[in-house]
Amino acid sequence: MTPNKIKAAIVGASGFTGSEMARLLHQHPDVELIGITSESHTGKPFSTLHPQFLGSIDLPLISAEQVPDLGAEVLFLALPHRVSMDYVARWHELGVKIIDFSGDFRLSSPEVYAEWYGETHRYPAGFGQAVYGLPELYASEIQQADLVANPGCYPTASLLSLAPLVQKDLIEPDSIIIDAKSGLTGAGVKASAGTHFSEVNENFKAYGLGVHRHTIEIEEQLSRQRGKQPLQVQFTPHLLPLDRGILVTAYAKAKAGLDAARLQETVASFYADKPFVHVVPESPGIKTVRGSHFAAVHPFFDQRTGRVIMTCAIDNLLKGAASQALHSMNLMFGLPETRGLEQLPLKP
Ligand SMILES: NC(=O)C1=CN([C@@H]2O[C@H](COP(=O)(O)OP(=O)(O)OC[C@H]3O[C@@H](n4cnc5c(N)ncnc54)[C@H](OP(=O)(O)O)[C@@H]3O)[C@@H](O)[C@H]2O)C=CC1
Ligand SMILES: CC(=O)N[C@@H](CCC(=O)OP(=O)(O)O)C(=O)O
Repeated sequence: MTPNKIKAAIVGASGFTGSEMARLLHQHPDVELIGITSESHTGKPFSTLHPQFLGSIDLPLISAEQVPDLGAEVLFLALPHRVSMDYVARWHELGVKIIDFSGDFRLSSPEVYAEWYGETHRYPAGFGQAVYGLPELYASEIQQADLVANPGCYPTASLLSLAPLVQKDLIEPDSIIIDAKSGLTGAGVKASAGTHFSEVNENFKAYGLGVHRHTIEIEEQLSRQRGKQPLQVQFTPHLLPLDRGILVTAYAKAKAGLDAARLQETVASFYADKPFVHVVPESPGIKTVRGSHFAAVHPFFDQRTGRVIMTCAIDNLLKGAASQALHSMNLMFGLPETRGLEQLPLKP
């Protein structure tokens, strides 16, 4: 082991976000990647599973059971929801920091979790410990956290679009409609009938109408921006026949007095010191952010209808997952926010 480097391990690295996390940690100057797990491929070198890492990340995949023996200081859990909570329950007393990619600790309480995830939570104490890992809103809390709940990919793009407007009271909160589209990697590495390329390629459609679990995640976080006053949003996701990328188009009725100049000024000043959000002059495409660590946000005021239209594009595997997790890790270990994330274009 290399002295003075942060010892990191990834749990669930055969999947999409886990492998992106390995790439980012491998490039981070202050991190040593000391363990990578997979239950289905235990014993194989990581690079056998992901050949793009041949010669760079050849660590053998180990079982999650071996994680407590590694001596890691930070664990990235890239596991499905309902699975993550059991590992957090077992490992929270190891004195290790945990960044959980799943939805298991993003909501406010076990009761809300049971309502939206249809399952009784098996580690309810975690709700009191977890900090919601959106650094643009909660950097100082993340700095103090031992357990970070990394946001969902759709909520990341939705919240970055709407949080400044809700916080500054510029829109009617109950008028928010979020139309979101995601590439297929958002659905995880295992294809299903609904996420198979042939199905998605020919049958673009909405899903999860009125019941998608990200609805409550977005509602709770927007409600925090207005002093915990509740609000309801209409959130509808769609699956795109692309491998990666998310585009959110969010609509809301403007409050009296808002105009295009004030909208632009509010959003630009909100993100002025946030290195991973670019406020862009035109509606961003998914290609704008492919392979990048940042969210591209574009505010638009439709004077005719009196509505705000916010568009936001992110790479779901990076700003929607792995880059965001690394940003939080930097905060938790007192490093500069952009440490290890400078290789790709940052804000000019
Ligand atoms: N994909 C995305 O764009 C985003 C995903 N997320 C969230 O991040 C998490 C990971 O997502 P993603 O990478 O797409 O998922 P994948 O389905 O691609 O990968 C899941 C990983 O979990 C491992 N795993 C599954 N079950 C178990 C188990 N019981 N014990 C130990 N390991 C297990 C699998 O490894 P193996 O089978 O080899 O053991 C695999 O490596 C999820 O919670 C997801 O919701 C969040 C934001 C964006
Ligand atoms: C395209 C696609 O299927 N997306 C997933 C959500 C993406 C994600 O990973 O969300 P969590 O981290 O909250 O699980 C879905 O709609 O269920």
